Amino acid sequence: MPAPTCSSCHAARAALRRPRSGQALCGSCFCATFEAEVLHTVLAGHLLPPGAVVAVGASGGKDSTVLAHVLRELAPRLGITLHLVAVDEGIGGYRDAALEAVSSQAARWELPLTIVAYADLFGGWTMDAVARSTAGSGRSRSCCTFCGVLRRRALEEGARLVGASHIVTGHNADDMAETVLMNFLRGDAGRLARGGVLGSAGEGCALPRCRPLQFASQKEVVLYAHFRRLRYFSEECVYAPEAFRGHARDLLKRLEAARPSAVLDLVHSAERLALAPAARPPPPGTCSRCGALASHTLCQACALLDGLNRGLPRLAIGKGRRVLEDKPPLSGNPSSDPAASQGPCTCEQSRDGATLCGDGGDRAEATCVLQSDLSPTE
Ligand SMILES: Nc1ncnc2c1ncn2[C@@H]1O[C@H](COP(=O)(O)OP(=O)(O)OP(=O)(O)O)[C@@H](O)[C@H]1O
Repeated sequence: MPAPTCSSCHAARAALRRPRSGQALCGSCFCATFEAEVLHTVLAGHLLPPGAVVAVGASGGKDSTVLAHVLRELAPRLGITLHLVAVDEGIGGYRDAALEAVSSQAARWELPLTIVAYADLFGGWTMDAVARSTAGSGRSRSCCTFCGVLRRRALEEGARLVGASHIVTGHNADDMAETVLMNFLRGDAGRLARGGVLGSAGEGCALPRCRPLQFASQKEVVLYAHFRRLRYFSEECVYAPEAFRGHARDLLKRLEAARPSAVLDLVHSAERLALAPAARPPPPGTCSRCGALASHTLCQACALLDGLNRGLPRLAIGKGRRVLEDKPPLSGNPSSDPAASQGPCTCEQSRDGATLCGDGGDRAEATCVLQSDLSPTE
C-alpha cells in the first residue's frame, strides 16, 4: 500500500507517523513542526531572552546534537548567540571519541567550542580515577551520580568561562520521565516538587538553565536527526550499565508499550505535582567552600570531592556499611589508596542539624546525597 500524503503540505508522501499523535508527515514538514515546537517551548517558558549568550552542553550525543542544530536554526528569530561547551569527564575510550564528534559539529556549524576537563577543575580527578576509587567499596554503581554532580558543576564553570548568560542541555521527554520515575522510586518528595519545571531561573549565583527538548520524545529526536542527516556519537558510556537509571528506563519502555502517552504523561504530571510546603526543599544558600549554590553547608560537588579526597567515596554518596574509625584525610591525590583511610563522614550536610553526619551509616549517607540536588543525568 503506498504511503499516505503528508497531512501538512498535502504534496509529498508521508515518511513517518508522529509517535505522539499518529499524524502522517513528510520529512521536511516533520522537521519544521519539531523546530516550531521547540520554539514554542522556549518562547512560552521565557527560557532564552533576546540577547542571551547561550552555552549549549554538547556531549556529541543525539540529544545535544539535535538541540544545538535546532537552536542554531532558531537563533536569528530568538536573537540569541550560541557557544558549545563540552565537558571532558576523563572516561578513556569513550569521551575522546565523543569530543571528536563535538569538534566536527562545531566546525561544520561554525559555532565556537570550549572544552573543560574534570581533571583541570577537580584537582586531578577524572571519572576513571573516581571509578577506580569507588571500585570495591560497593559504590562502583554510583559512578553516574558522581559524574552527574561534577558535570553540572563543570558545565557551569565552562559557561562562565565563555561569558554565557544561560545554559541549555539536551534532556528530552524520556530523560525527564525517567527522572520522575526515579524520584518516585526513591520517595524523593523534595525533588518531585521541583522536578517538572523547564529549568531553573538561576537561583543565587548559578546561571539560568533550561531544557528546550523537554517535551520532545526520544523517538522524535532520533527522527529529526535522521531527516536532517545529523551525525552524532551514539555509544553508551562505559559506566552507564551500572546506573539505577537503566531500571527506570526499562520500566518506562514497558509502560510506554502499554500506554504510548506514558512518557509525556509523566513529564506533565511532574509539572502539575503540588506538594505540601513542608515537602519542598529549603531555599538554597551558598557552599561554604566554593561559593556555589548549595542546599547545605557544602555544595554537592564539594561534598563528593571531599569524600573522594579522603578515600571515602561511600561516605559522600549512597548507602554503605558503617565506618567508625577516625583517621586524618588523605592528600587529595586521586591515586591515593582509598582503603588506607576511613574516617567520620565529612559531608557536613546532616538534615537534623548536626555539623557532621556522624558515623557514615546508612541514614547519614542517604541524607548527604539522596535529598540534595542531583542532576537529572545521574
Ligand atoms: N560531556 C558533556 N559535555 C557537555 N554537556 C553534556 C555532557 N554530557 C551530557 N551533557 C548535557 O547533558 C544532557 C543530558 O546528558 P545525558 O548524559 O543524559 O545524555 P543523553 O540523554 O544521551 O544526551 P546526549 O544524547 O546529548 O548525549 C546532554 O544532552 C547534554 O546537553
